[in-house]
Amino acid sequence: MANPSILILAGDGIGPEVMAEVKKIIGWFGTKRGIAFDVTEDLVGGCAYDAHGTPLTDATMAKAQEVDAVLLGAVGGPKYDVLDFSVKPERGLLRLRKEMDLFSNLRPAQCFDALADFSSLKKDVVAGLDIVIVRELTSGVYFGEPRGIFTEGNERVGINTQRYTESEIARVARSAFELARRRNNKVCSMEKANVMESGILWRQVVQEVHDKEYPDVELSHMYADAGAMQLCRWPKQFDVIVTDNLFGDLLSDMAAMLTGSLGMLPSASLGQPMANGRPKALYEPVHGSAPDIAGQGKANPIACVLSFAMALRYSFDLGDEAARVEKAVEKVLADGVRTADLMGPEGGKPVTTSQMGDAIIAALDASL
Ligand SMILES: NC(=O)C1=CN([C@@H]2O[C@H](COP(=O)(O)OP(=O)(O)OC[C@H]3O[C@@H](n4cnc5c(N)ncnc54)[C@H](O)[C@@H]3O)[C@@H](O)[C@H]2O)C=CC1
Ligand SMILES: CC(C)CC(=O)C(=O)O
Ligand SMILES: [Mg+2]
Repeated sequence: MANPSILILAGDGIGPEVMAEVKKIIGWFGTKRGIAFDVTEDLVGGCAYDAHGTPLTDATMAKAQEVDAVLLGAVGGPKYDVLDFSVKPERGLLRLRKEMDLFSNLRPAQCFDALADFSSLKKDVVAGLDIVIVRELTSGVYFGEPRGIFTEGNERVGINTQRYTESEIARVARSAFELARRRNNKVCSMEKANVMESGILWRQVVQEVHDKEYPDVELSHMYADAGAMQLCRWPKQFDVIVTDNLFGDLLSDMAAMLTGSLGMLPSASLGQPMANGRPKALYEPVHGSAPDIAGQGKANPIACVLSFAMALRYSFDLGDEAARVEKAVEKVLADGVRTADLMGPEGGKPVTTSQMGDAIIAALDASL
C-alpha cells in the first residue's frame, strides 16, 4: 500500500523556518516509528508570486486536492503589500481554503502548565485552559461579493460583503456539535445578531440544528464583542466556540495570548470526507509570516509542530502518535526550553527555532 501523502507549502517569512522543524519530525517518524509519508513540496503565497506571478498555481491547487493532507507554514509580507489584492499572497491561501471546501477550522487554545505563569492574564484564569474555536472558513466577509474598491461620485469606496447561506451555517454548526460530543458537550455560538442580518440567521440556524439534531449538547449564544471580553475575563467558561470567518480570525489570535504566545496555536481546516473516509484537510499555525522576526531564528515552531500533530490525529488516524508529539512539546516546555516569544524581558537566553525543534526530537526519542 502507498504511504500516506503530504503536500508541504511552507510559504513566506517564518513559514519555511517553522516548517523545517516539522520536516525533522516527519523524518523522525520514518526512522524511529516506521511511519513513512510521501512528502512533496511546493510554493504558495509571495514565493509563488515571485516564481510564477500568482500566489497559487493551478498545478499546486490540483496537488493539494489529491494528497491526504496539506501542511502550510504562512503567507504574506510587506514586500507584497503594494500588489493588487487579486495576486496578494493571502489570496493563495484563501483559494486553497475555498476550493478544498475547508469549511471547519478547528483552533484549539490550550495553556500548557509550564506557561501558565507566563500568560499576560492571571495564572488561575489560564491554568488548565483547553478550549476550541471552530471558525467557519470558506464564506463570510472574506469571500462575499461584491467586493473591491470602487469610485462613487468623486470618492473611493471599499466594499466587502458579509454573506452566509443557511447550509453554510448548518454544516459548521454540525461540526462544532460533533466536536462538543467528543469533549464536554458544550457549545457557545458567537455572532452579532444585534446589528447584522447574517448574525440573526446564524443564531437561528445554529439553534435549529441544535434543537433537531443535538438537543443533548448545551448551547448558548453570545454577541461576539461580549464574547471577546468574556474570553479575556474567564476563558474557562467556554469549551467549544463556533463563530464566523472574521470573528473566528480575531477571537483565535486573542485566544492565542491565553496560551502565552501566538507561536503556540495550531489549526486544522477540515472539509468533506475523501475516498479514504478522512476529511480533506489543511493544517497550519494560526500565526502569519511574522516579517518582524523572519530570518533571525527567533520563530517558535510549536504552533506548526502541533498542527502536524493534528494532522496525525485527523488525517492519518494516528491519535496515539499525535499525543506523543503533544507530550514531547509539553516536556520541553516543562524542562524550561523557551523561544524568545515565551520569555519576558527579564528572561534568560532563548533557544533558536532549530534548537526548539531539536529539543522536541530529543523528547520524542525519550518517549520510546
Ligand atoms: N495563515 C497565514 O498565512 C497568515 C498570514 N498572515 C500574514 O502574515 C503577515 C504578517 O502579519 P502580522 O499581522 O504581523 O501577523 P503575524 O501572526 O505574522 O505576527 C504577529 C506577531 O506575532 C509574532 N509571531 C507570530 N508567529 C510567531 C511565532 N511562531 N513565534 C514567535 N512570534 C511569532 C510576530 O513576530 C508578530 O510580532 C501579513 O502579510 C499577514 O497577512 C497573517 C495571519 C495568518
Ligand atoms: C488569510 C489569512 C491571512 C487570514 C488570517 O489571519 C487567518 O486565517 O488567520
Ligand atoms: Mg488570523
